[in-house]
Amino acid sequence: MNAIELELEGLVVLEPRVLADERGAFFESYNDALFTELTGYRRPFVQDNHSISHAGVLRGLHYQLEPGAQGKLVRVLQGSIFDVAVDLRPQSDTLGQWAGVTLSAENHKQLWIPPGFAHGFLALSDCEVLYKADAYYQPSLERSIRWDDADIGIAWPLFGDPLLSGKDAAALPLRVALIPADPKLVGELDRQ
Ligand SMILES: Cc1cn([C@H]2C[C@H](O)[C@@H](COP(=O)(O)OP(=O)(O)O[C@H]3O[C@H](C)C(=O)[C@H](O)[C@H]3O)O2)c(=O)[nH]c1=O
Repeated sequence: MNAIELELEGLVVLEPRVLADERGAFFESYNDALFTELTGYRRPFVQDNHSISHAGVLRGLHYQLEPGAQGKLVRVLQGSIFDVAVDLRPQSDTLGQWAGVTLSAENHKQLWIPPGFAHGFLALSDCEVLYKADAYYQPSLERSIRWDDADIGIAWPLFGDPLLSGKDAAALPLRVALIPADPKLVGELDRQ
């Protein structure tokens, strides 16, 4: 398995070793010891999620507040997505910055997103997305930020208006979402 660290500290793209033969192929989609070696992260995953989207659906940007912040290991079983993580860690030098990667059934790539990031993806085709979480879903702790927030400025590879849930259509701008955590963080955005 190959690991590529992205520009935001902690984000890692994992590329499993695919073993092809005349029958098809095989790869270890998750190996705990290897995951810990490649990401430096060690916390058991407690939930697997399976998300099915039509082409053009955009889910996010979502995160859970502490003590329910989730680390997520994302991969695609069918189709492809543009997967995005936004740094919301208060002490981070890259607060409010984003990184994105195309994950697909063809490229087998996975994205490790540590706790402290918001997560979202655009379905580039009809797709099925699997992701592990290291903390349980806790709706009372879940928060959303606008997918098109001007401070974040994600370059989504849109191909029409995205199909959003009502929750995502009504999501808050980052500046508003950060205030409860620490009003000073809003000023940090201007210093980025
Ligand atoms: C996330 C989640 C949802 N649900 C229920 C709640 C709703 O009845 C239904 C759909 O939930 P929601 O519209 O919040 O699903 P997404 O918009 O895909 O939300 C996810 O989108 C981004 C990409 C994420 O990384 C998060 O895992 C999560 O926020 O599944 C559960 O029962 N368990 C769960 O863990």
